[in-house]
This record gives sequence, C-alpha cells and structure tokens, in this order.
Amino acid sequence: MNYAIKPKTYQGIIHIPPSKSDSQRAILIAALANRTSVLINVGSSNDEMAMLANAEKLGAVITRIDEKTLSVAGNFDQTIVSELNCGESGLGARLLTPVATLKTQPVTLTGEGSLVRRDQTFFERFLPQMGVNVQLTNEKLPIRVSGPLKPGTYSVDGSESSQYISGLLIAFSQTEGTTLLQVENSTSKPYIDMTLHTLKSFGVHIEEEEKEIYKITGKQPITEASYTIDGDWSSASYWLTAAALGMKISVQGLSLSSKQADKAILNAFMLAGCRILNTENGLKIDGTDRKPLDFNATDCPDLFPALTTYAALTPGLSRIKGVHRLANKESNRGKALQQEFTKLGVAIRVEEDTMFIEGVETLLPAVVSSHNDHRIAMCLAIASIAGRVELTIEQADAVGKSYPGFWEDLEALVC
Ligand SMILES: O=C(O)C1=C[C@@H](OP(=O)(O)O)[C@@H](O)[C@H](O)C1
Ligand SMILES: C=C(OP(=O)(O)O)C(=O)O
Repeated sequence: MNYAIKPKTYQGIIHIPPSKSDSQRAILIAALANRTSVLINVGSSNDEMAMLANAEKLGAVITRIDEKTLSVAGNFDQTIVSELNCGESGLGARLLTPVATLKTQPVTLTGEGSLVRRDQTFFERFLPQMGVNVQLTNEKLPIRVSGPLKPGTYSVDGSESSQYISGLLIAFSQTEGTTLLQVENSTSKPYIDMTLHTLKSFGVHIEEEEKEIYKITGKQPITEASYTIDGDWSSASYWLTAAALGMKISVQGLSLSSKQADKAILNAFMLAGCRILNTENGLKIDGTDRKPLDFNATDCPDLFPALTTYAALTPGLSRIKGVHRLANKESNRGKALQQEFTKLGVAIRVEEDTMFIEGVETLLPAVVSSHNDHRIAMCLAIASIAGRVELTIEQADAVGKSYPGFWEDLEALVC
C-alpha cells in the first residue's frame, strides 16, 4: 500500500498503543505458567498476534475478556509442539528459540517477510554447549532445535542483540537446576532489564550477581496472576518528535517509570535543549530552543528513525552514535534512512559508528519507500507532517508490525 501525505494542520492527543516488546514477554511468560494469568493492555500488532498464536501452540488457552484484556491459561509441560511461526518478529524468534529447547522433541521455528532475511547465527555459537542441537537454514530461519536445554555455567557474547539473552533468561528459569550466565559485550541492556522486570512481576527472580553475570534458579514457579503492559515508548517516539519539531501534539498512556529502552528519547531531547512537559493532556515536548542532537543510541537502537527525523528538521549538524546496531533489523536501517532522507534533500553520512545528519529548513517532496520497515514508514510520515511537505510512502502497511493504528491516528490529528 502507498500512503500519500499532504501538508495540513495536524494537532491533538495521541493514545499510545501498548509496548509490543513487553506484551510479547508477558504472553510468553504467562504461557509457561501452570496457572491462569490475566494480561491487561495487550496490543494487536502483528508481532503480538504472532506471539499469541505461538502461546496457543505451546498449550495456552487464551480467552479475550475485552479488546485489550486476555486470560492466558498455561499448559506448557503437557504440550507437544513441533513448529512455531514467529511472523516478522525478531524478538519472537529470539525468545521462542531458547524456550523451545525446554522440550525434548525437535521444534522448528519459521518466520515471514523481513525476519527470514535476518541473521540468526548466534544460536549456533552458544546453544550447542548448552546441550542443544541447532540447524539453521543458510544462517537464517527456519531453525530446528532439539533440547533439552541443560543448566550450567556459560559465557555468551551479547554484542549482536539482547533478544537471545532475554530468551535464555526466561528459558533457564524453567530448567531443572541453577545456571550462571555471563554476558560478554552486552548491548541493548535496558531490554535485558525489562525481561528481568517482567519475570519478577510474574514471581520469577533472577539475580544479576555481578555486572552482567546472572544467577538463574531453575524450575521457578510463575505465580503472579495479573499483569499490565505499559504504553509503548518506541511508538511514542514519532509523535514526541513531531511535538519537538513544533507540532501541537501530546501523547497519553506513557509511564515515566517504564523500563523501556526508548524512554531515553526524553534524555536525547533534553540534552538538545527541548523541554519536557507532563501536562494533563499527556506528555508534550517544547522544542522552541532546540539544538542538533549529540546522542548515543547504541542501547536504544529503535530510536534512530525518529531521531533522524528530528535531526533532519533541526538546523545544524546532529550526530547519533550506534549505527552498527541497525544492520540486522527489519531493513538495514542505517542505509534505509540515508537513502530515503537523501530524497528529501537531507544529507546523511556515516563515519565509523556515527551518523551525521545536516538539518535543513525545508524538505523536498518525494516518493519514498519504507523498505518494508515500520519504523522507516513512521519516521518519514513525521518528516512529512512536521516539514509540511508532500510525501508518498511506499509499503506503508509495514506499520502493522508494531503500530497497526498509526495511519488512523495520523488522520485523526487533521484539523
Ligand atoms: O527485547 C526487545 O524487545 C527488543 C530489543 C532490541 O533489539 P536488540 O537487542 O537486537 O538491539 C530492539 O531493537 C527490538 O526492537 C526489541
Ligand atoms: C527491530 C525491531 O523488532 P524485532 O527485532 O523484534 O523484529 C523493531 O521493532 O524495531
């Protein structure tokens, strides 16, 4: 689908959808429980729907109480599973692969779209020492794993992603016996902390004994019955950027005490001279005195697209560090941002690990592509409305991966 945006006045309040990162964690943990959990504020993005379908394959009986409330009755130990389809969710694949190794029968994990083009070779590097037989298909999905996962003392390189570390933490909490997991070169650490926090909310305690050494007691019962998912800071980053660029937009549904990595957008904006206003209509950003960015996004890589839009429309040279974290996402995001913003007349160059963006006063009208990446589609939409420039975005339906209501929310802001 192509989506055409014309210069108009956009203003109003956005009710932000739930965090797909946290929903996927909560659905999976609830599916591993020997009891019924109630999940409140679950989203309906494609990634969340894929995790729900997999939770059912893992034996959970899921009942919809209302649009955003689910009851999940786990039955993991009694269920035989042979195949899981992760859709396009990188997180789904990286959480479910370690969890699938809790089974003694082989399990094949497949995926769709951009996910089948993403590298998964890290599984071959550490799962075999943990007693798991691993077969990838040309370094990618489908992956076939045969467990069972053996508890022990392990060291794992975490430089490529935090997602498989999160998967291991969840899986080892359900093995027979204690594990000491040392993570070398850990990255996206706030996402690991989120996993520990969600597990803890369900009664599963993992200690970080020393920095990045986790002591995981096995067979921990999942005890908590009710869990509420926070609003999504990653989805909010686009609207907060629009606000920083001068639009009268406020965002409701965000928790300032959230564990989400992308809450760091507030630091990025504060360091760039923006003011954060927590009003009764929601969170607003006042970017009147804004300056270019000088920000390290290594541990919050999903902020790159929104921050690039901010930088593109903020005169001066912005620098964002952490480009190496973008290569193995839904698109090669560093390259996609460079290509598409060049069409808008914004010069972006990458030197080593830093992206330099030269901000402009006016953008050029263009036909741009999302590269089938939800975050590229959303940041281009914000560039269009904040830059008051006509854009046609190709493959605009990519937003369904995290924020299926994005275009409706945008239209609702038209005055
Ligand atoms: O754990 C998570 O929910 C996520 C972790 C991050 O991945 P990396 O750890 O690979 O950076 C992030 O980019 C992804 O969108 C969601
Ligand atoms: C990279 C992302 O997600 P995942 O890795 O879970 O597919 C994302 O949402 O930007």
